Amino acid sequence: MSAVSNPYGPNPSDYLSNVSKFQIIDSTLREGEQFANSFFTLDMKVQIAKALSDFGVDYIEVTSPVASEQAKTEVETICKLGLKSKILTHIRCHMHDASVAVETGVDGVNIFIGTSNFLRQHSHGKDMSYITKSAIEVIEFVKSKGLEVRFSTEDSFRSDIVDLLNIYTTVDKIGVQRIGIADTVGGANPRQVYELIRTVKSVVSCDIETHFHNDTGCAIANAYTALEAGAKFIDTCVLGIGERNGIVPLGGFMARMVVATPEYVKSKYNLKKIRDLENLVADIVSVNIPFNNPITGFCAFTHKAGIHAKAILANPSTYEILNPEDFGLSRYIHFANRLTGWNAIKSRVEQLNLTLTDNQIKEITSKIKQIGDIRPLNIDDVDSIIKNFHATVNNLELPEPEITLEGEISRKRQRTD
Ligand SMILES: CC(=O)SCCNC(=O)CCNC(=O)[C@H](O)C(C)(C)COP(=O)(O)OP(=O)(O)OC[C@H]1O[C@@H](n2cnc3c(N)ncnc32)[C@H](O)[C@@H]1OP(=O)(O)O
Ligand SMILES: O=C(O)CCC(=O)C(=O)O
Ligand SMILES: [Zn+2]
Repeated sequence: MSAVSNPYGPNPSDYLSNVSKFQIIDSTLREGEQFANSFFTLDMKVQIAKALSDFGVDYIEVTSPVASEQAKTEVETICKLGLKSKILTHIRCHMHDASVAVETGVDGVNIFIGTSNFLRQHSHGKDMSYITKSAIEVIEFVKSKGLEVRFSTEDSFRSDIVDLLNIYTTVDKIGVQRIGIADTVGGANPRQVYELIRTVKSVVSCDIETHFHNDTGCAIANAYTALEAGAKFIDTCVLGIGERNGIVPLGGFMARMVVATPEYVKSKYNLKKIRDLENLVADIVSVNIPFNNPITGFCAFTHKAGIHAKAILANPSTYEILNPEDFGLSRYIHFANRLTGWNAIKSRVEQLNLTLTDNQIKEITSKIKQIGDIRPLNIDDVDSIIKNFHATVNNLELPEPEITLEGEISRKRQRTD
């Protein structure tokens, strides 16, 4: 699909859009460690970090080294792996945290502090003038060590817009690489995201990173809209793990982005590694891949209804926006059910290397529907209906036990006439 004809591509009039030049900051090893089921050993962290780097994420964010002695060892170890992805650590806006972070070997530091009334009153208890003063001190310190620095306002969407613009313009002037906008409670909708990012974009010259929680199911949509509005960096986690129900899932976000900007995504990210990456993390945190997960959900590329199956057989783009081959996966046609149609059954007949007329295939399809009205069918059921029909019309020995309407398999293996 060319960029011009892609109805899902970036809007050419969005002149600030970064849809076709976004970067990923994967936080499975930071936000993901805050997921209720996560317990990462050093070895697990190393495996995940390597897999993320092989996949091609631009940055890997890791837990603060002040969280514990082991957390510090983990940051240091990951920094020494020599990965392609750059390593960031996530710290409070706090000189002690910064002084520990800069000694770990990281490429950069992601500083955060809450700016909403809720967090100012009940989390850290500091006012905006204290926040501004400590932000300047911590940023200057990290910069003096030659590291990348990002400054983020936790709970941005419940923060006062004037406070946000003041703090962002201040840190922009002292030279942060990125400012961060965080929907910490997952309450924002795409329109609010667009408006806030457009407003912020008009007052800063640094890049914008975003962090969207998924409490109300808008995380991927918000991330996409953020890029349209001019943000460039999206925080993700494998399978979307994180505090509560987590943040933007890496796989789902890739599905969104490969539709919008296929050339960029396919050339930059190793999409065929998504399934292994998700399985690795799912095993480590003891969860299943959701059945409706984009790309890797068990039925993400399975087509069932007869009308769909016919069209898919003619051209997969009819009912697929994602191509399973891009992810090293296969498509399936589910023909063993009463919603099937003769075109799907014809395709199965051909797969079985049998020859039947269209009318004969239509007769078989009716039989399948009759049985499918009574009970669930499986592939073996349909295959034996087809093979038995084929044997009967060709006067051959019956190859399969015969299936009856009642769902019993007849013991007759020989034709009786
Ligand atoms: C929305 C997010 O996900 S933010 C990232 C969350 N990540 C983490 O919490 C990392 C893991 N955390 C930890 O290991 C611990 O919380 C530590 C080591 C950071 C701090 O532990 P403790 O000193 O025992 O404090 P505790 O966790 O109870 O409370 C948080 C402290 O950080 C302060 N704080 C919270 N946010 C910030 C901030 N952004 N900048 C500066 N200080 C902050 C609070 O005021 C509080 O300090 P206080 O008890 O002196 O008032
Ligand atoms: O550092 C950030 O921007 C985000 C911190 C965080 O996890 C959140 O606000 O939910
Ligand atoms: Zn978060």
